[in-house]
Amino acid sequence: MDDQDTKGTLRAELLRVRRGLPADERSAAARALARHALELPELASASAVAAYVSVGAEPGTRDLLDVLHTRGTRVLLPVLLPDNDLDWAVYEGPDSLAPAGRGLLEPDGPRLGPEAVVAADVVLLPGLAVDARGMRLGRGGGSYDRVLERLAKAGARPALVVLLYANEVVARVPVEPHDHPVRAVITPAGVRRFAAP
Ligand SMILES: Nc1nc2c(c(=O)[nH]1)N(C=O)[C@@H](CNc1ccc(C(=O)N[C@@H](CCC(=O)O)C(=O)O)cc1)CN2
Ligand SMILES: Nc1ncnc2c1ncn2[C@@H]1O[C@H](COP(=O)(O)OP(=O)(O)OP(=O)(O)O)[C@@H](O)[C@H]1O
Repeated sequence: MDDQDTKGTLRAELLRVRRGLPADERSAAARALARHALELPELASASAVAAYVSVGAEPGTRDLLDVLHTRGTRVLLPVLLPDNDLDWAVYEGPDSLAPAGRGLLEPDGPRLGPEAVVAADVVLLPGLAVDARGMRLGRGGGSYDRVLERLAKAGARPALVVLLYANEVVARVPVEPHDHPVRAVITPAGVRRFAAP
């Protein structure tokens, strides 16, 4: 099997486990995740944070988005483009989210363009797993691979933080040349930092 096949198999298994999580465990996990995230010094000092709106069985980000927004942090949310690249718009609170394609919720404000993400001090990334080196397995659309490449090209070095369930921190994920490591993972069990690359 090549790395793309191995990634696919691992994604399917992790998504299956996520879907099996009962609603009460999901909401308890979201609260714990927000609590640990808010302990991160990088988030406390950030002026702008690129985040995303969790949907379905994803580790919940809604509590965290609302705390950041309420305390005046500029929160950027992704808008999925037809080619799977991401545009961005500012989070203006729960009433400013609208259902979009693929079960997503997206901000209804002005689109700032794909380059807007380079202004973020922290980028919170979705994913399905991260390994002991900080290598992340994403959904497979390559959206965040493009974001990370864009940040690197712009010379931007925001704190990259992935939000997961505790079982999704694994020994090794398959890696391809375009993959970039993250600085930390937050799970309901706490924060784990990785060595700088
Ligand atoms: N909450 C959230 N927002 C995000 C992402 C994400 O992973 N999570 N993305 C990360 O890149 C981007 C959107 N990329 C996506 C790529 C694939 C699918 C997807 O496969 N959706 C399923 C249906 C949803 C489900 O039930 O899981 C599908 O279309 O079959 C969704 C979003 C930007 N916004
Ligand atoms: N910079 C890029 N520009 C365009 N496509 C890219 C880029 N980087 C990776 N891709 C493509 O995106 C696809 C998905 O890559 P991969 O399986 O690594 O996704 P992922 O990192 O798990 O998902 P995501 O980035 O959406 O979180 C691959 O076909 C890959 O070739």
